[in-house]
This record gives sequence, structure tokens and C-alpha cells, in this order.
Amino acid sequence: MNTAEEIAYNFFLSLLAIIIIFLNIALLLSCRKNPSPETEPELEDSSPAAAKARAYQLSDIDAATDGFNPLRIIGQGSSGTVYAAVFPGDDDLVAVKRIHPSLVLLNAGGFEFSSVIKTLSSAHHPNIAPVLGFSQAPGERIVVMEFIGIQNLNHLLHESPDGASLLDWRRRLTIAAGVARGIEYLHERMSAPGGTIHGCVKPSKVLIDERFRAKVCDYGIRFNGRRRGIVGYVDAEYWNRGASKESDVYGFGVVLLELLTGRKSEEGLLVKWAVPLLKEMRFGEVLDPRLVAPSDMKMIVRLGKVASACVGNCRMSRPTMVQVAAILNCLELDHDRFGFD
Ligand SMILES: Nc1ncnc2c1ncn2[C@@H]1O[C@H](COP(=O)(O)OP(=O)(O)OP(=O)(O)O)[C@@H](O)[C@H]1O
Repeated sequence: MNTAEEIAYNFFLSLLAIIIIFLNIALLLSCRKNPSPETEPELEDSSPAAAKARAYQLSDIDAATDGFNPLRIIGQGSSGTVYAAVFPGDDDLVAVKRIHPSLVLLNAGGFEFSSVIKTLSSAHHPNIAPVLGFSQAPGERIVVMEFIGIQNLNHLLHESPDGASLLDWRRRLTIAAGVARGIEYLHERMSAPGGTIHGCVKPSKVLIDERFRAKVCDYGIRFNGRRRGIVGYVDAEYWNRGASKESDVYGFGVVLLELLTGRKSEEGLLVKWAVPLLKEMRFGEVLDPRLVAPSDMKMIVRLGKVASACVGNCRMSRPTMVQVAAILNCLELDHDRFGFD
């Protein structure tokens, strides 16, 4: 190649490079202005909350519940009625919670239901009952959740005739550790700013699946005007200062006391009765009489200490759910290595 050809060749290469750079810039700008159908959902996917919650028409819910057929009711709480439902063309059973109309009315304009549900539907954890979607219409607020068998912890512990024997010490420890991990996840790892507060941790909000794993349900939505069902599971400050992570810790402590004693909270009486006995190590009086006490009491002593710390009077002095979950995880591991007896 002579010098003139070399110059021409280099000029041609430079020109080609400049054209390619210009084409790339033009392509980039046009993509920004007009996102292609492929890129748009990807952007939405970056917010798992927006991507997951499904908005159902009221007619879909009506079809799935056979017109809110009372035969499909699986639970009735102070905030709503829960139905077992199946959407036409779908095999999976779901749980549909229809909020009481009086609460919907009372909380009209209080918070943006759909955006709260979208945030909650981003929860993804083995100890959390997933929220799948919602339906909203005048006077109607409905939450669609994954259906979790077999029962809630309140029923197993206090109502089912064979509940106590099904819930041996090993299972109680697994359930307690699972609930702790579930609430820790809500508090610390949910996408909502500052985490998500459950609002009322209690045994009926702990669903137990067929493998006796605990799944925390009904989290993050608080309707004003609801008192029934909360008393005994929230701390004294709740009534002036509202729900907080610390009030969730208190509720968890009460759940742990119910697991240890087999007794119901009875509007806070359980805390007053059980905590002094646990502190004095009077386990013969305090442990669930329907179970044989383990011969090695180390686990029970530790669980009693955790429960007492969680229901402490002062919010500031309570452990965080991160600390509680860490202790219960260790207890679970210890149990796997050494057992209760
Ligand atoms: N996702 C679910 N899968 C299966 N059963 C569920 C599900 N969610 C709720 N339930 C059942 O419905 C019952 C009623 O639930 P809900 O949260 O409305 O009230 P509660 O906890 O019993 O009472 P309250 O809200 O007054 O404290 C639960 O205890 C549980 O047995």
C-alpha cells in the first residue's frame, strides 16, 4: 500500500467509526423516547411490588367465591370474612378476605389500598403467606392470598382436641423460629421504606401448613376503629402511639408465651401470670400441662427468657426481631444437634 492509499484507507476507517458512533447515539436516544414493548415490562419488573399484585374485578371474586357463598367461609375475624375460593379456569385454592363494609367506610380516604397491597405482594419469604392480589370497588376492599392449609396456630393450640399432641416441643420451637424469621423479614427486608409493621402479631395470624411450617398472614394493613381481637397482643403504648416494630415484638412474645404455656392471652392476663413464674423458673406450674416437660430444660429456659424480654414494659428495652430470630435460629440448630431430651 503506498502512502496515498494508506491515508485514504485510514480516512475510510475513521469515517466508518464516526458513523457507527453516531448510529449508536441515535439508537440510544430513540430507545429512550419510545421504549419497545420488550423493555417496558422489564422496567416495571424492577419494582416487584408493581409486577406481582393482580387487580381482580369484583365479578371475578364473585365467581371464585360462588357469590360469597357462606359455605366457603373459612374464618371470620374483626376486620373481615375469609373465603376459600377458586378462580374459574384455575386449579389453585386461594383465600379471599373481604373487609367488613363498616371498616371500609370508616377508613375511606385513609390510605391507598391498592398501593399498600402492591407493596405487600412483593413479600417473598418461606414464613410469610403471600398476597396475590386485590379487588376494589365502592364499599369493597378484598385481599386475595395464597391458601395455606391446615389451620391457624390459635385453633391448633387452643381449640383442636388433638392440637396439643400434634404440637410437640420440637414443632413449637420450629413454629416460633419461623414466625420470628417471618416478622424479621417484614421489619427489615420488605421493600417499603422503613420495612413493614405487621400490626397485630397473634396466634390466629400464624397459619400452619401441612409440614407444620409457620406462615405469618394479614400483615401491613391497619384499619382504624378496630379494637376487638387486638387487646392482649399489643403493648400499652399502642393505644396512644400506634403500631410499631416494638409492638410487633410484644405480640411475638405473647405468641411465645402461648406456645410455652398452652394458654390463651386472655387480654393480657397471660403476661402478668406467666412472666413472674418463668423468671422464678417455676416451670412445673407454667408449661403446657398437656405435654411432658423435656428432661433437658435448657431450651425452655431460653425460650422463657426471650418471651419475657419481648413482653417487657418499655418499647426501648425490648429486643429487635433481628435479635429474636437469631436466638431462635440458634436454638433450632442446637435442638437438631442435641434434641430436647
Ligand atoms: N391465606 C390464608 N389461607 C388459609 N386460611 C386463612 C388465610 N388467611 C386467613 N385464613 C383463615 O381465616 C381466619 C380469619 O382470618 P382473619 O385474619 O380475618 O381473622 P382472625 O385473625 O381470626 O381474627 P382478627 O382479625 O379479629 O384478629 C384465620 O384465622 C385463618 O384460619
